[in-house]
Amino acid sequence: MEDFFKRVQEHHNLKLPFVVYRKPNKSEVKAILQKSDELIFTSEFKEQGFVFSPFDNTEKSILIRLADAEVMSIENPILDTIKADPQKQTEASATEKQRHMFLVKKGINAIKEGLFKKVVLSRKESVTLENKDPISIFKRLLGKYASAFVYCWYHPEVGLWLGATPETLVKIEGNRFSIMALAGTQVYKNTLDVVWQDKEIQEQQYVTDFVVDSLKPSAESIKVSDTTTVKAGNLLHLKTMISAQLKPTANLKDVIYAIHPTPAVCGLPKKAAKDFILKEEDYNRSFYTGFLGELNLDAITSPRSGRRNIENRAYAITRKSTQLYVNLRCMQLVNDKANIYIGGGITESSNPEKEWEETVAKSLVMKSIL
Ligand SMILES: C=C(O[C@H]1C=CC=C(C(=O)O)[C@@H]1O)C(=O)O
Repeated sequence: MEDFFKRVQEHHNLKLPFVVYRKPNKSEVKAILQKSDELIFTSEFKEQGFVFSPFDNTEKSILIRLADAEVMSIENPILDTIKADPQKQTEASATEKQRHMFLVKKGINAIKEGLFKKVVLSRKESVTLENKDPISIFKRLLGKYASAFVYCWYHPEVGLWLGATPETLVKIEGNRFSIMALAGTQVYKNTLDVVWQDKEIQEQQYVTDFVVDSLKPSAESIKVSDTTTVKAGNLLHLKTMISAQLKPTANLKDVIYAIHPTPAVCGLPKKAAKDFILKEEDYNRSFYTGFLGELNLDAITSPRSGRRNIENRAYAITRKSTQLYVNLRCMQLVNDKANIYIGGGITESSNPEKEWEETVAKSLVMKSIL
């Protein structure tokens, strides 16, 4: 069993690209190990592999191509679990707080001036690592966040990223797909039965409405679920699922670029909010709030058991399956530091102090396993 992680470790020591990941609530951990150190991009999203995309949708998406890689998997590996030690969790400095609150105030003012309705503003926090071994950090993420998409991604020319994200960007199987609209945050206090303020309800509704509108050119039979409260680590969010069928004329690229970056990570209208983020956030988000996941992999589904035609039952159906996640609750390891990325949705009724506290609460998702 340890061989699995040893292989990944060796691959990393050889400075070869890889991704190792586990999907939400699954027991299988998968690794895709690229055989060369080539930096490969995708723009059409037609290949099979694992894609890693930045926030800025004008920048290139990186691909680990299935054809150039070895795939391994293991079920229920033994994991390191650690108890969070709040003493060890460094606090962000007063200057960082001031800087973030200033940015949030600027965002609120821009909304009041009518530049946009919502903007997601973020920051980066550096933590010095005691143990900088990415595989053991990855194992701790696996142990702690069963309902997240947990990953460790590496390319020698790009860097090493780890995360445990609660948010799916899009899942497509054949021509059916679903999209998650996740936004609004409060700290989990032992119950899912909570009251949401108008600010959070509105900020999440913006995301749902945007997704539905953006999908209209490429989708039909669009269905919207009820909005529910979901737990993600120490936090609660509001979630709505949108499902639909791809029009015969549409393709995956159209769907991805219609929705990414969604107002859950960018804002509304998309262009104005994105321009504001690129201009006013004083750092580069790079892959934070981008997306990542399996691209066009073969998924084998058994035919429906109710079918009359016996012959049909004998054959499983192979469909192309894509499962992309939004890169949230993530960090980049650089030398002996972890750069943790956190942000929150700002609307007209945001309170800068509360928005700061929200980023502090979100930073604990990563800090508590370091
Ligand atoms: C931008 C982040 O979260 C997004 C996802 C869920 C809730 C969010 C919020 O309440 O602001 C954000 O839209 C982040 O965690 O860095």
